Order: sequence, then C-alpha cells, then structure tokens
Amino acid sequence: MIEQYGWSDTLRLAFEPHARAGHVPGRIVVQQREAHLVATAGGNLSARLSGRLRHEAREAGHPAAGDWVALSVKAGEDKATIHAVLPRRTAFVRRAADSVQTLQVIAANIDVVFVVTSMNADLNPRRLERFLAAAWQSGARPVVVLTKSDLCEQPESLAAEIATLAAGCPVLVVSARQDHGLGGLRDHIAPGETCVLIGSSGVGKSTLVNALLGEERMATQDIRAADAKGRHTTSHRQLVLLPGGGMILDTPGIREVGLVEADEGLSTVFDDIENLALNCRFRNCGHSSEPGCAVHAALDEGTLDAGRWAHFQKLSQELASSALMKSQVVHEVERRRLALLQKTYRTSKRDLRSL
Ligand SMILES: Nc1nc2c(ncn2[C@@H]2O[C@H](COP(=O)(O)OP(=O)(O)OP(=O)(O)O)[C@@H](O)[C@H]2O)c(=O)[nH]1
Ligand SMILES: [Zn+2]
Repeated sequence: MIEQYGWSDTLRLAFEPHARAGHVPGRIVVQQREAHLVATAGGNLSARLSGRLRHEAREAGHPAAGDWVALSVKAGEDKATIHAVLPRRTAFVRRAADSVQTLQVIAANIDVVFVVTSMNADLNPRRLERFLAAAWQSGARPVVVLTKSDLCEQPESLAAEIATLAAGCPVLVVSARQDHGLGGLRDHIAPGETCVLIGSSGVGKSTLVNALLGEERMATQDIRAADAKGRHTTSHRQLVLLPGGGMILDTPGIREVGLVEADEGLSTVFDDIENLALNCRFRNCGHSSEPGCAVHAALDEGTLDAGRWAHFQKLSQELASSALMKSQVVHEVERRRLALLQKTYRTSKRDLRSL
C-alpha cells in the first residue's frame, strides 16, 4: 500500500532511527492547517504535529504535501501524531508575495513539475519564465503543459513559440475536452513517481487530474466569461494515486511565484542569454553601453527578444534584492539573539550577587 506512494529502500534506510523509536512511516496526502491527512500502511490517518515539531516548525517551516513523516499511532484509533519529517529529495518552493522570509513549500519529494497554462487568455510568456525558473530550482523535471488547445486556432505553432523560451524542457499540447494529448502527459509519470500541477486558477489543472483518473473526483468550475480568469475552485493541495501507478498533486491556482535562491533555475531558463554574454568583449560587461556587447548585438539583430531580456534583468534583480534582504534579516535575528544572551547573562550575574 505504502509502496504505491513511492516508499523505497532509500526511504526505509533513512527511516531506521524512527522505526527503532517505534514510529511508523507515512506520506502527507493533504496538508491542512491543523490535522494533515497521511497515507500509511494501515490506511489514511488524520495526524497532528507533536508539540516539539510544532515549535521547530516555526523556524524550519511546516511539513508539506508529499513529505514523508514519522508517526505514532494509538492502537484502535485513526488519529496519529507526527514526530519528524524525513529529509526532502526535492521541493517546489515559493516566496510569499508580501514577504522575504516566508517560504512556502508547495510540494515535497516530487519528480515532475507540470507548469500548466491554457492556450487562451491566460498564456503569458513572462509568467511561464518565472514558473519555469522555480520549477528547475525544485530539483524535479519541469514539463510545460499547454491546455485547452481546442480554444486555439493554431496550437502547434504557438507551442513551438513557447518551446523557444522553455529552455529545452518538453512542451505538451493537451485538450481535456477533446481527449487530446493526455497520453503524452501520462508518459511523463512513471510508477512510484510524484508529479505536481502548478498554474493559475482556471487553466484546467483539476480537469486534467479527472481525465487521468477517468472519473470526476476533483471539483471544477467554469472560468469567468469577462476576463477568462478562474474562480479558485481547488482549495487545498491533494496527492492522488493514478490508475497506471504514480501520483499527481493538484494545487490551488497560484498567480505569482516569488523566486527564492533560484539562481540556478534562472540560469537554466535563460541559458540562451548566459551563453550570449560569454561572447561580450569584456568579461565584466554590464550589457548597457559597452562596446562589443553581444547581448546588445543580439537585441539589435532581433535574435534576442527585448521583452525576454528585460524580464531576465528584472528577475535577476529580484533574486539579488531578496538575497540582500534575507542577509539583513539573518543579521537582525542574530543581533537580537546576542542581545537576549547578554540580558540573560546580566540577570544571572545579578542573581548571583543577590545570593
Ligand atoms: N475548452 C476547454 N475547457 C477546458 C479544458 N479543460 C478544462 N476546461 C474548463 O476550464 C474550467 C476550469 O477548469 P479547472 O480544472 O477547474 O481549472 P483549475 O486549474 O483546476 O482551477 P483552480 O482549481 O481554480 O486552480 C472548467 O470550466 C473546465 O471545464 C479544455 O481542454 N478545453
Ligand atoms: Zn555585454
């Protein structure tokens, strides 16, 4: 049973100390505020964090859908306590839009990230670049899924255009309505592997899961006629077992992915620009007005799209400033810790004197 969820020899080895403590392994299927739904060898359980883990989670973050955890289960109950989270193999992470510090793990231990966007009004090359940078950074394999091809006049030529900015990752064209391209999607999900669907609300993520399942298990809803935007139908992240083996995680629509420590991901997506820059006359070329700048030559010739170049600069700046703010935050936390230590030290000296 638990093998279906991807339990492996590597995990068994990592779990040994927890097994010795009398705990059983499980995988978080639905992440919720209070009690998570966890798949175990004995079936699904509702599990809460232990007091210690809850305390640690304030710094280290909460367990996420896809995480493997160590549980204690009381005999005869379907409730359990989570004592530890196993190290993650991969994780799709985003920075909450309003904060430098708050990282959100959307999916843990995933093998494939399907970056889903529909071929109608939702299609936005700049958003795709951003999602792809985060997807590469996750450690999983990114795959672009262009949905609702039935609403597009020339889906194949649009897909070819998208492929030029997708940095070598596969681009699939699907229509759930016309049952087109779903086999291609399934080919990317091997037995025991975990995939996650990432994309805006209304692009058809839940519809794809239903098509792969062959039943209407996920709720779906019409997009708004006025602006083709979704209605945020899916409210939680849920890991679903697929009939042919493998799992897929449906997620609520996200419009924005704040990048965090995604330098490698960014380099992969903009690999064409990084290669161009190698041909600049000066090694430290700032690509502004330097002579012999290969980036500017490409922009003049039209071989590099101006929008893509501007977006690369924007994302690079975003990463640099989030790194700077993070180091300032770390600095501030350390300063407060030292101040607290000194205060404790002063009080204990006073205590000593009063003895
Ligand atoms: N024409 C067309 N419509 C589709 C297709 N796939 C999905 N839709 C429609 O798009 C709408 C939104 O689909 P959902 O599957 O709910 O979208 P979602 O991405 O899960 O949305 P959230 O749960 O809000 O994130 C529904 O009305 C679907 O019927 C398709 O291939 N073609
Ligand atoms: Zn240059």
